[in-house]
Amino acid sequence: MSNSVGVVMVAAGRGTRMGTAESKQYLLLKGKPIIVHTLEVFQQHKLISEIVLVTGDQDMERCREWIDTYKLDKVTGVVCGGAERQHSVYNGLLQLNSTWVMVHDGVRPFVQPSEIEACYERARQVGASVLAVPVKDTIKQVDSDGKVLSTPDRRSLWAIQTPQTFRASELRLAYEAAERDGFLGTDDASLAERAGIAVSVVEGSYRNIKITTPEDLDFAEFIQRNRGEG
Ligand SMILES: Nc1ccn([C@@H]2O[C@H](COP(=O)(O)OP(=O)(O)OP(=O)(O)O)[C@@H](O)[C@H]2O)c(=O)n1
Ligand SMILES: C[C@](O)(CO)[C@H](O)COP(=O)(O)O
Repeated sequence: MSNSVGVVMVAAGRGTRMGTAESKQYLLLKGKPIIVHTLEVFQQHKLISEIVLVTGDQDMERCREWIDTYKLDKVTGVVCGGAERQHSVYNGLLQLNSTWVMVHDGVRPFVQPSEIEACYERARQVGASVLAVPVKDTIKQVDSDGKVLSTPDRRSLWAIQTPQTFRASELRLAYEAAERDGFLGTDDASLAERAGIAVSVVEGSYRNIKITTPEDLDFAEFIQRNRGEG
């Protein structure tokens, strides 16, 4: 059985928390759109044979131009996203031909090649994996009036990142079950978990940020400057 690895890269969000006129995935970092930085990490990785990029209807044209300009020849398809991240991932999954899929946020440009490899190796061993970091703060569960309900033991809490790696056929079924049941999750693993797929975390880095709010852009510029690439 082939062990080809493909990527569904989702970049069809509106970036409302960023609050910029331009969607955050197209803002420039060192003169290049953030989405291009993220695509390049996977383009250059020897494990990856295929990338499906999911983007907004109105952004497909410029994405195709960047794919040409930056010679991102592992991108085999550019497809239109949906209203929620979950819908965008599913549209990408339908276009993917690989045995394994890594779902990755287009706004996480700082994932390291070694993390991609570790995530894949763990998925091969246990069935599915997600990159994650232990939470650094104390987390409290709070009700809608601000009253603290509980303080879960931090040792069992992880902040979940991407990539998230699965057998593509299994993830497709998990997505279809979620759609049937009206379940909307904030990551791919939550859909896999409810379908009975065992998922393990792989410890990643606090630098693999999801560029979400304006202060993340400052940190992104800092990380970029300090990577030895100028
Ligand atoms: N309908 C959606 C929503 C999100 N995403 C993508 O999923 C990733 C993670 O989403 P998030 O950072 O939450 O992005 P946005 O939805 O754009 O942000 P916001 O919630 O602030 O609007 C991003 O690469 C985003 O483009 C997507 O492809 N389709
Ligand atoms: C999968 C994910 O990166 C988990 O952190 C996800 O994209 C989260 O998106 P959210 O909109 O911040 O929940």
